[in-house]
Amino acid sequence: MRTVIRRRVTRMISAFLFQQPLPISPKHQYSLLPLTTTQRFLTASHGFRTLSTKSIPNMQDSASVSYLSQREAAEIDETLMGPLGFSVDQLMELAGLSVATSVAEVYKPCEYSRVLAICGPGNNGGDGLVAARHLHHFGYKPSICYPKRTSKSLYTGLVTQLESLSVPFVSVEDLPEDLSVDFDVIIDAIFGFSFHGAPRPPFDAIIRRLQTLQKRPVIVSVDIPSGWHVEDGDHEGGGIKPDMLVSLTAPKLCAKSFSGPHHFLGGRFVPPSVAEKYKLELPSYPGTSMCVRIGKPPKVDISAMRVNYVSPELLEDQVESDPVLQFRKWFDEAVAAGLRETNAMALSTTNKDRKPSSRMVLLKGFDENGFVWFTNYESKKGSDLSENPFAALLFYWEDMNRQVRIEGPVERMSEEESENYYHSRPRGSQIGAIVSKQSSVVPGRHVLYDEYEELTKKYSDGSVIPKPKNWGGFRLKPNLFEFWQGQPSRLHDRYLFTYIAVSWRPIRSLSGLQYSLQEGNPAWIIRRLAP
Ligand SMILES: NC(=O)C1=CN([C@@H]2O[C@H](COP(=O)(O)OP(=O)(O)OC[C@H]3O[C@@H](n4cnc5c(N)ncnc54)[C@H](OP(=O)(O)O)[C@@H]3O)[C@@H](O)[C@H]2O)[C@H](O)CC1
Ligand SMILES: Cc1cc2nc3c(=O)[nH]c(=O)nc-3n(C[C@H](O)[C@H](O)[C@H](O)COP(=O)(O)O)c2cc1C
Ligand SMILES: Cc1ncc(COP(=O)(O)O)c(C=O)c1O
Ligand SMILES: [K+]
Repeated sequence: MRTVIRRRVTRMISAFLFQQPLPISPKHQYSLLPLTTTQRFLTASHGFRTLSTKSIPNMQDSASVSYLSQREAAEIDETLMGPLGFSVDQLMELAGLSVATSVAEVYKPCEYSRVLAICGPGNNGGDGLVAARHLHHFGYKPSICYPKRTSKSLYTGLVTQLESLSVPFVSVEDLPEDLSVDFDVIIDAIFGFSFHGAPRPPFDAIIRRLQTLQKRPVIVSVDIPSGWHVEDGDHEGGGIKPDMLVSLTAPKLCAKSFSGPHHFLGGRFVPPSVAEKYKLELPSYPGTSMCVRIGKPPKVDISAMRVNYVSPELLEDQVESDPVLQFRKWFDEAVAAGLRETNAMALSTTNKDRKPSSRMVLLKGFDENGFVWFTNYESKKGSDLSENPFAALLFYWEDMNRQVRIEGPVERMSEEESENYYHSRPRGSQIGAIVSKQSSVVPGRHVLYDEYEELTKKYSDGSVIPKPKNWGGFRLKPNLFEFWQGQPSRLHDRYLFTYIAVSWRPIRSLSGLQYSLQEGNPAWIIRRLAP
């Protein structure tokens, strides 16, 4: 009986590890039925547990977003601009900014700089004018096609603002026949939620041209894909097929049939009273963002994902002869550029069986004596380093197209150094280090949390929180550095620094004086590597 149970448990473990459906015998089916493959969690003492995807922030399930009818959209507009005290100028500014930030999230100006905003006669057209102004300030090159202008001061003001930025206005007649030659992005701000009937000239012809566009330029529709029925969508078929839809306030019913890759929501101004009255279920906007992605995440062709690195060359005479100085230079530049967690680095270790493993840690200092980080000595990395005290560090400063590799032997820091650093940390992190038996299996978050609460109470009087014996620093003493600066066509600049006991000895040959490497005092040797 015990062998049978053990075999079954082994099969469950391997099914979990390889994410395959569990082999279930009909007799035991009942005990596993409520669980799906992705919900299976094996924990130390509780067996299988479920994980709710609801707990993952910013994963917006399109089913949980509300859709508005045409009447509701117009009513909300009136409420906002009536009893709720907004002006149309304000809402249009926020709507246009949402459109511009949504565009900037997906279509980067280095690849999609040439934008044509086609603006209709109503507020949707106004959103397009505002979006174009913001895109100009974000580094894009917008042009405007605005054939039916209104004389209201709001619109004439928007036009003046664009003219003052030298944003060109193009008439319908002057638009190139093939829009893809001159533009990377088309902003469809022709009709919004007040559209009715069939498009009238000159917009009918423009919409027809948008229907026949090939892959480029991409079309970004503001609130409603122009020409679509506000509620029934592209009900006759053959309407425009935008790549991005930016719904404002809440998606309109037509958005249900939007099948493009990028659906965003903008218009971060809905007060609770409106949300309650219309029972609006809306995703929360992340941080300070003016837009949030809704619907399914886009499908991507991973094999086509690539960046062509463009950076200033790094020539031999620009590299410091001391790699620690070179590292300091790049580190300081990365900090000055405002990169997030410049000190985050991948640490790779191997165990006694020479099996490697990597994880991120935070660099907490460096000088000619080495590079330091802190951790739990009984963690996986801690045990790897006791079995093999050599490691590799890796920094990747993406925004600067820079990578640095550092390798060498590793030693533990002194108790005193570890004590000093431990007590400099926030008290919560000190308690966290006591609670976490790092890399061991925990039955659930509550176990960590309960102990954390208990210790927080215990030390609430501000008394010293003792450092666990097994927590402290490691120091890697580099014997190798490599500095990598990304360049176009994969022809990167790479400099390898190796610390070796050599000296250059002059030798005479037929071609004159040359030098050869001989054994001598250790020094840093620098060589350029092929990319
Ligand atoms: N609360 C919000 O979410 C906000 C959204 N904003 C944006 O405003 C639009 C709605 O704006 P609105 O001015 O009400 O309407 P439209 O932009 O859709 O355009 C109305 C004009 O279009 C003409 N029209 C209508 N149908 C046709 C047609 N078949 N052919 C040609 N022209 C047409 C219409 O003329 P009519 O004579 O027919 O009345 C109007 O001139 C919303 O979608 C958002 O994009 C606000 O910016 C901020 C608040
Ligand atoms: C950006 C970042 C920084 C981290 N910094 C540290 C750190 O300084 N020390 C640490 O012990 N773990 C740090 N971690 C967690 C580790 O990546 C890892 O999960 C943990 O140390 C356990 O690794 P191990 O089981 O391989 O020992 C960090 C994680 C991230 C993503
Ligand atoms: C488990 C763990 N330990 C230590 C650290 C480093 O934290 P600190 O900067 O407080 O030393 C981190 C940072 O992410 C961490 O995740
Ligand atoms: K539109």
